[in-house]
Amino acid sequence: MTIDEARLCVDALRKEIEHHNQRYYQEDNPSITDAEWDALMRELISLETQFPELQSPSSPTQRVGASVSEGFVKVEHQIPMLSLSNAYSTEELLEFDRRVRQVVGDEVRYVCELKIDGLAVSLRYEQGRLVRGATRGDGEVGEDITSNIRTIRNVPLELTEPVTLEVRGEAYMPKQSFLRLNEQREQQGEPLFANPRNAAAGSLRQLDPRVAASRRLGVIVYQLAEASEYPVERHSEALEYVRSLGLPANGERKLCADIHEVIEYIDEWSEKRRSLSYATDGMVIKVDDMVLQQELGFTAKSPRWAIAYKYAAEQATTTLRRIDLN
Ligand SMILES: NC(=O)c1c(N)nc(OC2CCCC2)nc1O[C@@H]1CCC[C@@H]1O
Repeated sequence: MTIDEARLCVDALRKEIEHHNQRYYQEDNPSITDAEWDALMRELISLETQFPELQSPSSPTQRVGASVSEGFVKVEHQIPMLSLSNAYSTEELLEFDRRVRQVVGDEVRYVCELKIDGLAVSLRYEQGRLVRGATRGDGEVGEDITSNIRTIRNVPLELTEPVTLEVRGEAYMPKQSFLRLNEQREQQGEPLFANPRNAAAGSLRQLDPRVAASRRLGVIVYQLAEASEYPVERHSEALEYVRSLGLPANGERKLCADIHEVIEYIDEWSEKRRSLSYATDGMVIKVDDMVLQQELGFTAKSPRWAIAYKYAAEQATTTLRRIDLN
């Protein structure tokens, strides 16, 4: 095989593997089997070994490093990773809406996003390349978990444009991965994880990226925190922008004209969310217009322009088999 033929194969294999990586996280798109996926990876590794000049840091073969970390380096967040205040009733949502309209007037639209029940992470890209992944920590200082973030298959190692930006998202363990992991742990006599959020947190804190890779985590991006080119003025546009760059911002969401549409959307997903492949514990409501977000500002720990409506927690009667994970 000539180097030119090898280059064509390598490019085709990389595209096919990344395509299946993205489809793995969509509900109704059955992806290829793990065995078929492994075969594609073995073929790509073999070609990159035969033709070292074709190797690239953003090849899917570079996702899982072999070195085990001693510990995690601290990372200071240039833009704090805030938390959310909670609402547990319609009345509290109406009160939130009244407070918002008192400050910015009645022409305010909200974006509703299902609240993924995982843990918040920050992804930094420079000239389009993933350079750092970090946990939220206390909001000001988190931990550098880049080697584990790289193993998450729907996190692109390279964006479609060479832009510099930072996004925040929720890292989660799909419900099926959680059930499979706990079955394995039960067979090995290891303690079970109580829920997908704890399992995801435990997985991202693994010192060996090969263990993190085996946990099949996913990420859903929910905020564009900083960007060299900031071509958007609304949160809903920001999510479309990051999606256009290849980032997974899909999660279920809706732009609502007023708080009553928000309440309808919350009710619509109260039961529907149980069929999703990932655990959710509520709905996040955000003022869409970023100028209005600035006017509303922040409290010490959370924005005044967002709130999390929490669904009534299920009665905790979870057993390994009959788990109904939110
Ligand atoms: N878990 C989520 O799905 C989610 C979301 N869809 N959107 C946000 O918006 C941020 C932006 C500014 C403050 C909160 N945060 C989320 O999760 C938060 C992050 C930290 C604590 C919660 O997990």
